[in-house]
Amino acid sequence: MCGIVGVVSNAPVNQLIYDTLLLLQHRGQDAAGIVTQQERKFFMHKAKGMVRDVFRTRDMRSLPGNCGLGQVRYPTAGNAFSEEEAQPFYVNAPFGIVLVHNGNLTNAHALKSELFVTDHRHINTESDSEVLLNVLAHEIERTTRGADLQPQDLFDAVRNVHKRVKGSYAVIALIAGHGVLAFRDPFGIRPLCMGRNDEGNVVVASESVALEGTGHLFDRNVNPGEAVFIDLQGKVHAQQCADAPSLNPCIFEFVYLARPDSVMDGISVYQARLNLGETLAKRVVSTVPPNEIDVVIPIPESSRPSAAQLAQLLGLPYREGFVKNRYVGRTFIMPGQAVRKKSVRQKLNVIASEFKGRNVLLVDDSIVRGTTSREIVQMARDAGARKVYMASAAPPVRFPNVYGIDMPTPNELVAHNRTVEEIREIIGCDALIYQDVDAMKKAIGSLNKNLAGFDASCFDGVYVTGDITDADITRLGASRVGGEEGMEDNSRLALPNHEN
Ligand SMILES: O=P(O)(O)OC[C@H]1O[C@H](OP(=O)(O)OP(=O)(O)O)[C@H](O)[C@@H]1O
Ligand SMILES: NC(=O)CC[C@H](N)C(=O)O
Ligand SMILES: [Mg+2]
Repeated sequence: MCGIVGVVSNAPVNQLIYDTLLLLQHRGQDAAGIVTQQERKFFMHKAKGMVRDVFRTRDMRSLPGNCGLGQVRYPTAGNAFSEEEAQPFYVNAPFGIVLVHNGNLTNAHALKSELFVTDHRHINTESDSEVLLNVLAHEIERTTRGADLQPQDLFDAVRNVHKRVKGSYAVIALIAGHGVLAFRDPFGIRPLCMGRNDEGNVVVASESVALEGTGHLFDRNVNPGEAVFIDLQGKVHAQQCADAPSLNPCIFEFVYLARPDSVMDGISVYQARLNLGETLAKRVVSTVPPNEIDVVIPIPESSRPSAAQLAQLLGLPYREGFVKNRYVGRTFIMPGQAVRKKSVRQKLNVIASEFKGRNVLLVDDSIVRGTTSREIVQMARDAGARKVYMASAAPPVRFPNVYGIDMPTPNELVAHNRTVEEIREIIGCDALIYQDVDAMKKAIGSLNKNLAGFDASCFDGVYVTGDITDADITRLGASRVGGEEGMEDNSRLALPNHEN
């Protein structure tokens, strides 16, 4: 997942987009970009790195205009090292379009050759988002009937995009001289919401925290399949553009990706994590009697609400045993296993007194590759813990994700083709307790009865778009594995990108 934002305003938007990207930084740490528009001209700055590293004062000054887009990238297609794959992407025809994308196309490969052979369009990177932009541009070209573009032309174009494009996509595009177009895939896999303020700003963003944190009021979610067009006067036009839309948000957003203070598709992420802690508590009781646990310790950051709720329900003390270095980013979304492993130790340090001579229950939100849990269990033992139990607020991650979370190959997942006992041995804990898949869906689904379901593919192997073949998974995985190998040497942690 990445974080995306689009703004139409009566005043310069560069600072507002920057501030919004900072609030979405947890969704992507690899690259950042902003584009603004003034008098039909685009101004763009994008580069690898975190928001604070990418934008210097001189870059901000060169982003004039009252509307624009921004993106923070967590690569799930192509190569994380490529500066050219940072977003936004630009095409000059028709009208001039720039686009930001959160999600992952599962038929980008086929579309790329179709675009070349049939539409005579050239794609210059390995990014699926560049493919998506070119499909959109081609469809806008075809649907624009009069001398100038009308909202209905855009809605017809999005309808055609839904027919050609597969996978997950929350998209915001800026069309030069016209306004901002936002749309969401017909399954609503990745999030997108809108808000406004009294001064006439209209903002579209991945998470509600991005609206609230910049002084805007949450208005509504963009519906699955729906397209919204905000013209340059700030007037909002909207239309459903999919034949059979249904809301199936990615459940991993609630487990880990989103900020707990966001509300997504009517569900408070914080409440979702509390609920997960509650159901996990029941599972713990059936494996380890609570009187054999001295203390519950969260693995910062994302597991905190679940761990606190679990401890309260079991009547156990909840203590901080690991301190997080706030200057190290999220390890799971870092590219490459070597850098992720090194970062766990850099990021978390123990408070030994909380472990010495105690039976501790460590709680994490999820165990994916097992990088964090393996290190953490050893650190707890080194600090003198007697028994180390480990509980995960999410079920085992057994299947690759093809919709925008970077776990594309089954073999990298510690739970793939392994029993819980085998995983326990690898992680090295005394007992391992996982959430149950149905309990997880119920715990979160009970917070919004209007959901059709979830994309929970990494837990249950069911791909909501219904069209994922084994060959797709192998192809998507293979393209990313190449990138992973190249990423092992990434020394970004040691050398922050300050040379801009
Ligand atoms: O099994 P693994 O492959 O290690 O992945 C799972 C871990 O990664 C995430 O933490 P991360 O450090 O990314 O972010 P957080 O501070 O938000 O918890 C997640 O919260 C788990 O702790
Ligand atoms: N995680 C995402 O949303 C990634 C968007 C896009 N697939 C990219 O790799 O840039
Ligand atoms: Mg974590």
